[in-house]
Amino acid sequence: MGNKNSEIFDYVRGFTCDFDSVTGVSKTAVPTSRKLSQMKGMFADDAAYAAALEKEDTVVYDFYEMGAPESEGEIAMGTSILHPGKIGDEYYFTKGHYHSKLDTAEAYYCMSGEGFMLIENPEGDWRAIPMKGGEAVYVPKRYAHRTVNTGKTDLVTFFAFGGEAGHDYGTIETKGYRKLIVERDGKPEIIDNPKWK
Ligand SMILES: O=P(O)(O)OC[C@H]1O[C@H](O)[C@H](O)[C@@H](O)[C@@H]1O
Ligand SMILES: [Fe+2]
Repeated sequence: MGNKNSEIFDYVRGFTCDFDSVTGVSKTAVPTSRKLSQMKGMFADDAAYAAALEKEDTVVYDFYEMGAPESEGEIAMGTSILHPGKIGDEYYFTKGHYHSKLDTAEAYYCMSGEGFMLIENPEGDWRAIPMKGGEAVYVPKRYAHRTVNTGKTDLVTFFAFGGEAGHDYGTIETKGYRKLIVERDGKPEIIDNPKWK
């Protein structure tokens, strides 16, 4: 998908790619980093966000976008590595997205760490599915999905979804998620998002 990985990997005749089974890091594939500055307005506490960004534009997560052709019959796969941290009392998360083709599911295998897969559909149904190393998560079609790292180490997942799915970030960027996961008395708690539109 327009990055170097689409040239490295042979989607016509097959390939292998290394991913460390604990850290998710690949020696072959080229990672993409998402920094704090790329997540403006997504965290609930704008003041805490501004203060954190002023201190350092830290990397919130890295993932391997493997360059699969975006068409039916293909499979997009890779790992994502969500670092531990918080903005105010809200745990770090991935931006989250719907699939442009809404009727497409996604499979995740959690390799290490702990957290939640936060999902919601356009009708307002939502769930926070707990994730930890060794567990697979099924994200059903029609659900936006975001991982949230509530642990002290990286939350590492391997994912696979249909090549035709596509990413719709706009809906989450403008509306936000209905729920947030924050730390209360040292433990994760799911609360309503005060900014949800
Ligand atoms: O796309 P984001 O919400 O920023 O998350 C980053 C990446 O991690 C996930 O594991 C997904 O399967 C990828 O499709 C996604 O691009
Ligand atoms: Fe997805």
